[in-house]
Amino acid sequence: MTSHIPVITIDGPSGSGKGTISRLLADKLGWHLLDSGAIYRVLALAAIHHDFTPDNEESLVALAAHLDVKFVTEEDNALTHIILEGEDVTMTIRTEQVGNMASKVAALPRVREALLRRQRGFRELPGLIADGRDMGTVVFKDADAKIFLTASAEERARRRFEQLKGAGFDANIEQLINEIKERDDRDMNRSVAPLKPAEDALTVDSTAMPIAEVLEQVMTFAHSKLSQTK
Ligand SMILES: Nc1ncnc2c1ncn2[C@@H]1O[C@H](COP(=O)(O)OP(=O)(O)O)[C@@H](O)[C@H]1O
Ligand SMILES: Nc1ccn([C@H]2C[C@H](O)[C@@H](COP(=O)(O)OP(=O)(O)O)O2)c(=O)n1
Repeated sequence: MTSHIPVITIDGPSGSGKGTISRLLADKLGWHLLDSGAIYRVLALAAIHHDFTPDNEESLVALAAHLDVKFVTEEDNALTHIILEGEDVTMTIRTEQVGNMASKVAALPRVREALLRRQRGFRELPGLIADGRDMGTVVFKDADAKIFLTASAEERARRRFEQLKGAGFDANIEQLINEIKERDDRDMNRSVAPLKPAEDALTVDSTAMPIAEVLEQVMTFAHSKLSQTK
């Protein structure tokens, strides 16, 4: 008999708090974590290194299928290093340039298809927290609990601004608002796996909600869902 491997999905637009809540939840439950956006970002960075544009679909599909990426978590769980072809790209993939390219390559259906199995491979006991855009709608359609996090574009740009400054990157708030809206538009309107809440997702708007409260709501919902599937 194979045992059920539980999954909680956290989807939503850029800056809605998915990464933060996913990490806190994974720590609390002692579960694995999939940052699916990091895979799209690594692919985007590799594409930039190879001078591929989003029009080079064939090359991007081949790159996605053979992407040499490893996630290496430090012993104290403090940080997961992302290694592309032996190089530590943990910080390099976090720029808005890479995020925007990630959103463009992610709109290609065959690229998404090529990354499906790799993402599903993260589902291991005791459970998985999956962070992304289509975790609850496509990749883990059978997830035990699905969350959709959102917040206003202005608040999400403000958060990204603080985050980028804190990491030592240059940032401009007006430009960030425009980029966030452009990325939302592309992610929500693509033909395959568009960003949208799953029918059975709990939507949490965190525009004026502290992280602790978002976590509390998400935990309460997840616990009630998990107790139903036991
Ligand atoms: N509810 C919240 N209130 C205020 N700041 C938040 C909230 N949730 C997340 N943040 C902050 O916003 C930034 C972006 O959050 P992150 O989890 O990286 O978003 P995402 O993964 O959805 O892009 C981080 O600096 C994080 O600390
Ligand atoms: N499951 C996913 C995850 C990310 N993507 C694409 C679309 C996003 O704009 C980019 C970058 O995702 P990422 O989650 O790292 O971005 P943010 O941290 O939310 O700004 O990748 C996707 O299409 N599907």
